[in-house]
Amino acid sequence: MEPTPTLYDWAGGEAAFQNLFRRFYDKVLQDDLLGPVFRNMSPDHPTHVAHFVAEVFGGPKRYTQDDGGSHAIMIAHHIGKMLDDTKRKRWIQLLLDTADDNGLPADPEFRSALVGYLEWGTRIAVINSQLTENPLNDTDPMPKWGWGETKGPYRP
Ligand code: HEM
Repeated sequence: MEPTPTLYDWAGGEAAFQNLFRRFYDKVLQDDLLGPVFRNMSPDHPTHVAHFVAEVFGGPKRYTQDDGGSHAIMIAHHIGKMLDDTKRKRWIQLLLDTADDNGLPADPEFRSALVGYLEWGTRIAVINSQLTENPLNDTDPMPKWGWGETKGPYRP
């Protein structure tokens, strides 16, 4: 049997992640609800998020090695941003629309893994956005996401 590819490879590798997040943040900036939230983001923002998610999905370690990032640094960007569920849902909706626009694999397994990650990651972002201090240390590992289900409930 052929080895199971990583989500990163199945999605189409580096170009797929870059194109996804570039187009996604174009939509975000045009969006009535999310546009104001991302008004001051840096021009590198889409590249950094693409590197982060690609690394989580089993791709090269560009976020931690090329961008000088860590899970704690990514979390730090959300602290105090006071995000809410309405914004979170819009963020997911725009990302899934962009996945369709860009022709990302549409098989149920890939989309299930993608939606699972987005539900998880965006909920963590909203939780952390209510905090004033970062709960993570620089030594905390990056998350890893694969084809399977989560391994248990959220216990901070
Ligand atoms: C899986 C979910 C998410 C991931 C992987 C993610 C990832 C990231 C990363 C890597 C950064 C730092 C970008 C940089 O270095 O420039 C960032 C910043 C940020 N994220 Fe997220 N994020 C997620 C969900 C969300 C959601 C749901 C929202 C809002 C609805 C959000 C709002 C922001 C904001 C406001 C910033 C800071 C922008 C600025 O610098 O002005 N994030 N995110």
